[in-house]
Amino acid sequence: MTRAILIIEDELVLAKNIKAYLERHGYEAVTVDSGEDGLDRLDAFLPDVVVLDFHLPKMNGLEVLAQIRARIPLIKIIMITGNATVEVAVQAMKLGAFDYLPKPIVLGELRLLIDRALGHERVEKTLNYIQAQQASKSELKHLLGQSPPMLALKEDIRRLAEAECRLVDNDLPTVLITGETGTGKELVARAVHYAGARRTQPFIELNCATIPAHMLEAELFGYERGAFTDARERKFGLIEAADGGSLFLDEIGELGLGMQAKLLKVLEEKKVRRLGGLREQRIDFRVIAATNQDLHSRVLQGSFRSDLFYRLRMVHLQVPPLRARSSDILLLAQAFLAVHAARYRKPRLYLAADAQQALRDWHWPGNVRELRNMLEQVALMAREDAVTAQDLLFPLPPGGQAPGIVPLAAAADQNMNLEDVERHYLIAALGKSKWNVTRAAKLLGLSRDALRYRIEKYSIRSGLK
Ligand SMILES: Nc1ncnc2c1ncn2[C@@H]1O[C@H](COP(=O)(O)OP(=O)(O)OP(=O)(O)O)[C@@H](O)[C@H]1O
Repeated sequence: MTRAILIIEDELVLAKNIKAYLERHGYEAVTVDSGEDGLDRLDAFLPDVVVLDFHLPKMNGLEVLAQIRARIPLIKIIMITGNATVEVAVQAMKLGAFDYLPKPIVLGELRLLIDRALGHERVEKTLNYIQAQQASKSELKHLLGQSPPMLALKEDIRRLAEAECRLVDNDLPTVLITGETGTGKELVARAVHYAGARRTQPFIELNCATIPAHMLEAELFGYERGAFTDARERKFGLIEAADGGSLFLDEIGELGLGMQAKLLKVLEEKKVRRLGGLREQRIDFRVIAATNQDLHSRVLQGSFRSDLFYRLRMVHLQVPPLRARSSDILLLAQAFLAVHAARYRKPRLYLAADAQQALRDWHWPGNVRELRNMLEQVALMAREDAVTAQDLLFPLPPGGQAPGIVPLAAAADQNMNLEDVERHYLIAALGKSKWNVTRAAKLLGLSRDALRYRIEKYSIRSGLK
């Protein structure tokens, strides 16, 4: 990401040297030799930092400083004070200069000051700390699961990371992660980033569903001061923030067609221009996107661009629903229980056999998130060390039916077949009746025998000793 520096200096050789030095170090620099010209260039060039000489023809440096600050209050200005007195330096600071540097200029020092003005030093230290914390929390090992589909998914992530590290250019493939809500797509996205070649670079996250459509563009691309009514100060966009790293676009299916076109363009050109800005910046970033929607159907319906879909889906990772990896349910439940038992200082909590069975029997429409939340609730409420089936509070659906019973329309949405629905209703009714067969049968409008027959048929054993 190139930062723009405006140099207002009437000693032409010095100005030229500063410009050449800064350009060598990756800045974009423009020189002017008077305060008036500097003020003229301000709006079009929109510098991040101004290097301003105190001794200028006509308008002196302090006047220029005051006028620049009046127009862009938060801009960082470094004064070159020459043989000016201490009073001048003090006045410059009072007028809001970021710092000052006496002549003769040591270019390395000037660069250090510019970096400091841009907040690089401080931000870098903070980022390194946050980055290290994030990286350790996002390792592949935190993606729990030993079921065949989870092992296959983890193997895919490992292979992708290896391939990225061997890549001869810097153009990492985009990754599309699909799966139902709560299956762990975000965790997978983090694992992809932190296992890969850019693990020391930023992982920037945007949930496309939580930002109103009209603000999404500003959030992604950033804006210059005055770009629209509320744009009082310049704001960097998230794409800029992801420079060198990954941009994770969660719920990408929520993007409208207009934003889809803009995203495709930026993915192809890898250049962004802030709203209201003139300068295009080359940004090196990779996109990881996630959705719980069927984007292919959306393409067929015409509500998702096919070119963007194929661009995003260079690597496709599918996270299976929890019911398709039932051998992971207990492993996850026990891990979540251990975490929350420690948090609530109830270290001896464990899952009794009937609770284990009930957890295995449930179809987990909310996937891992639902399981995690349930185990937290259990740890919070538990009075005994043994957590039994009765302690598991399956959710109350809208409409107030028996706990855990999904309305039929919702069951159809979840692609449950008739047997799944029947099994699901049986388990929910047994849960509500605290596994009392007579009451459960009554709830379901069945005879006890009919219920017993079905319990056998679906091998629902727990809680019915
Ligand atoms: N395999 C897993 N191992 C450990 N924790 C998991 C696993 N999968 C999901 N989780 C946890 O479950 C919760 C939900 O996961 P996550 O937010 O990644 O799901 P998601 O698919 O992105 O959901 P949504 O579609 O609603 O955004 C998180 O707390 C996450 O840490």
